[in-house]
Formats: sequence, structure tokens, C-alpha cells
Amino acid sequence: MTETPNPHIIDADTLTGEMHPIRRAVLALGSNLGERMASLQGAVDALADTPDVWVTAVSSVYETDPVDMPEDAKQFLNAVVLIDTTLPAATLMDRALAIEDAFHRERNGERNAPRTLDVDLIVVGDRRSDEDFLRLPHPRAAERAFVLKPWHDLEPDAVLPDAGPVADLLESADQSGMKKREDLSLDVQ
Ligand SMILES: Nc1ncnc2c1ncn2[C@@H]1O[C@H](COP(=O)(O)OP(=O)(O)OP(=O)(O)O)[C@@H](O)[C@H]1O
Ligand SMILES: Nc1nc2c(c(=O)[nH]1)N=C(CO)CN2
Repeated sequence: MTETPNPHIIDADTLTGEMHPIRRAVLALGSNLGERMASLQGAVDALADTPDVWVTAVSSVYETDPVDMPEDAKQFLNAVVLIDTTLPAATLMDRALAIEDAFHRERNGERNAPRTLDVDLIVVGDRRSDEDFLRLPHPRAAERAFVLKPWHDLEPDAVLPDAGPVADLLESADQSGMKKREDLSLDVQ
């Protein structure tokens, strides 16, 4: 499937018209509604099926207390996926939103609403962006244990640009309310 970059954003790569370099990206997945594992596995499969995206690692699955959500919000399953990609970051964002939509993600305009599937771009190579449509690095990743812990499991030496080593961020983050689900795992095709 060929995808068109979001017309509202002109990626630096798009302007050059050159072959895109391969970049590593870190994506965070979350689900707290419906068939949570099916949604997370579906997201991994959809990423793996995306042309010019190669899934290189998938973390363990963590069950986590909802953070900054309504009191009656249900527990999340969270995981992190590492990919290599030649897609421009804006195209990857479009793809992430399309994958969320495919899993019946309903948007009511509220941030932090319960969701069948959330696909967040945490970092995409050294790409920086400060648009509403795409902020990179993800502005709230540095304090989210549900992102940092599975990422750290996969890449103990990872660094979140502008924030610091993931290991240090994780030490400062609130890790209560999250536990590894040893009985669950995500497959990579
Ligand atoms: N790095 C990013 N990853 C995912 N979505 C992003 C990113 N930067 C900007 N967005 C935009 O944010 C919107 C999605 O917001 P959403 O409702 O999923 O927020 P949220 O998941 O509730 O909160 P949070 O952004 O804190 O995870 C989309 O329109 C998307 O284009
Ligand atoms: N535990 C947990 N809490 C959240 C999550 C999430 O994925 N897991 N996502 C949010 C908005 O993206 C807000 N709060």
C-alpha cells in the first residue's frame, strides 16, 4: 500500500525528494478497552505489513494503572515496538492513526479518553517536530513508566533526546501500578 504524507505537514525529507534514510523509531502501544491483546497484536501485525517498515523488536506486555484518566478508567495493556523505516515521520504518523482507526478507536476530542488502541510515536530517528499533528520526541514520554519500562527492557542504553538516558528517567518515574504480564506475549510475523 502506498501512502501519501499528510498534506498539512511538509517533512524535510519530502522537500529534498531524495531517498529516505533508514531511521529507527520507537512506538508505544496501549489499550484499555475491548479485546486489549487483540488490538495490540493487530497493531504489531499492521506495522509489520506496512511497506518500508520493518519491526525489529517487540517488548513484553505490561498491565498498568491508567495515568491521568477518569477515575473509572480500566487498566491498560502497554508495550513498545522498535522499527526501522524509510518512511517520513509524518507518513508514519498517518499510518499510526489509520491503524488506530482500524481497531475502532473512537475520537471524541478528549485527550486521555479510554481507547481500544493508542499508537504513539516516541522517537523517529533524530527527527524533531512541534506541530499539533506530530510532536517529536513525544512530549510526555519522559515521565511515563508505561513507555520507559518496556523500552528500557529492549534497549537498556537508550536515550530520549532532550530528556536523558531512559534508565535514569525510569528511576525517577512512578513504576507503581504496573506489572509484567508473563502469561502474555506479542508475536512478530
Ligand atoms: N508523537 C505523537 N504520537 C502520537 N500522536 C501524536 C504525536 N504528536 C502529535 N500527535 C497527535 O496527537 C493526536 C492524538 O492524540 P490522542 O487523542 O491519541 O492523545 P492521547 O493519546 O490521549 O494523549 P497523549 O498524546 O498524551 O498520549 C493525533 O491527532 C496525533 O496527530
Ligand atoms: N497506564 C496508561 N495510562 C495512560 C496511557 C497508557 O497507554 N497507559 N495513555 C494515555 C494517553 O495516551 C494516558 N494514560
